[in-house]
Amino acid sequence: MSQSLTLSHPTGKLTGRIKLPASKSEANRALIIAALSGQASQLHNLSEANDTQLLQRLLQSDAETIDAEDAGTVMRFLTAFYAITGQQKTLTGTDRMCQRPIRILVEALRELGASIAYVGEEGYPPLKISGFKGSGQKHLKVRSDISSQYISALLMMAPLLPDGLELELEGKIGSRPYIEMTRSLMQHFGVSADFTGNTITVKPQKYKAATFRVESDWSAASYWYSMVALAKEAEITLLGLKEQSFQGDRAIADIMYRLGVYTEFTEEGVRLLKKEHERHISLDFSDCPDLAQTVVALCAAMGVRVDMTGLESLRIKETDRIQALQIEVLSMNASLQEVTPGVFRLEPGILSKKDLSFRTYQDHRMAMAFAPVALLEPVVIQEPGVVRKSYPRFWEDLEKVGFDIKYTA
Ligand SMILES: O=C(O)C1=C[C@@H](OP(=O)(O)O)[C@@H](O)[C@H](O)C1
Ligand SMILES: C=C(OP(=O)(O)O)C(=O)O
Repeated sequence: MSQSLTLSHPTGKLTGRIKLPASKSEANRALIIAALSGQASQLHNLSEANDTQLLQRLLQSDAETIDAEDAGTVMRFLTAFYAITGQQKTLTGTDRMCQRPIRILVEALRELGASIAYVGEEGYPPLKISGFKGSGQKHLKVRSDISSQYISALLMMAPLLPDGLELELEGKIGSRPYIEMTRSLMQHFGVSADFTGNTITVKPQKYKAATFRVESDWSAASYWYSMVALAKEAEITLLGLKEQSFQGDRAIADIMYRLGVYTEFTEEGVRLLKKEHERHISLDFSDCPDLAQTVVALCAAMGVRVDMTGLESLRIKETDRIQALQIEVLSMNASLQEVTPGVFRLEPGILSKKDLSFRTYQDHRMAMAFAPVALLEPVVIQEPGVVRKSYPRFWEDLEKVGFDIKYTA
């Protein structure tokens, strides 16, 4: 893939039907649960996202050293999976993955009886996993304000523990819909998990084989909402999205209602139409952190002021997303500042007319969040290949609705 691409849209008018990639979050849970069930389940519409293709390959691999690349779910879910299935593995990832914390999960697994050592820096991958001797402990306290992926990883293995598991969540529960997604997927494969107050209880149970069809990805849909908001005229159908979804990022429909996009649910997915938008909004991203970049880039381009909370986890994702956003909105004459602790304000400016070039920081969402700006002015997107993590066909799909793309080596 080339070093950069120049993106423009000659008419600013969008019509089309888009088959979105499937949700990597749903797919990766289904893959882990199916593997833990030890039975043959039928999983349909598995995502073409690299994060899912990678997990599929790694679950088949006999290698001792396993590379989770830049996939957070793969790293966290496999850590618990290898522990409970008693496999000897060294689990590593990209340089960035080795800066993403994992201590909370490792300590919880150790309390349950897993032998896990840090190969490098304490608290971070790579990890050496070397066996599991049940400790008999069933009540664990786990911090829930850093990443929900630790909790999802523990929940999926919990029914295999001889005494089950009571997880007491401490602190704010970030990314809560992802925990609910895990429970829903477990339920689909015959295992119940009770979530009352801040405690999740899973009794010893057996997963049952099931057929599961992965829904389209609502996080991927968010970039199409942005395009509709910025287009002069638009009518876009996104296939395979459902009103009743396991994904918390379906919240994009409500957010974008305020930012100029009307969602009509149809039998085949959603139809997006333009409407008027608000000039100043406040949003809490605690439940949907992956939508923050979409909204920030859109509001900077559209001239909407937005006050935001719930951005804490953005600092430890594929890049420090707050810092990356702060730098990149500057070229649109916007600013992103922490106005009081935990509260960020995006103050839009007048969009400059030339030389819009966005860096992507090895983060798929930086590329996809800023691409829609090309409906207003031509933009350069650097390292566009990053989209492969969740939406490998993103650029091809843009060409289908009339974007011009010029690749530069
Ligand atoms: O469980 C999941 O599938 C995910 C949980 C979220 O991470 P955190 O729980 O770390 O916020 C989200 O940002 C990530 O893209 C996918
Ligand atoms: C944060 C993300 O993924 P992960 O944490 O699974 O690497 C993401 O896809 O935006």
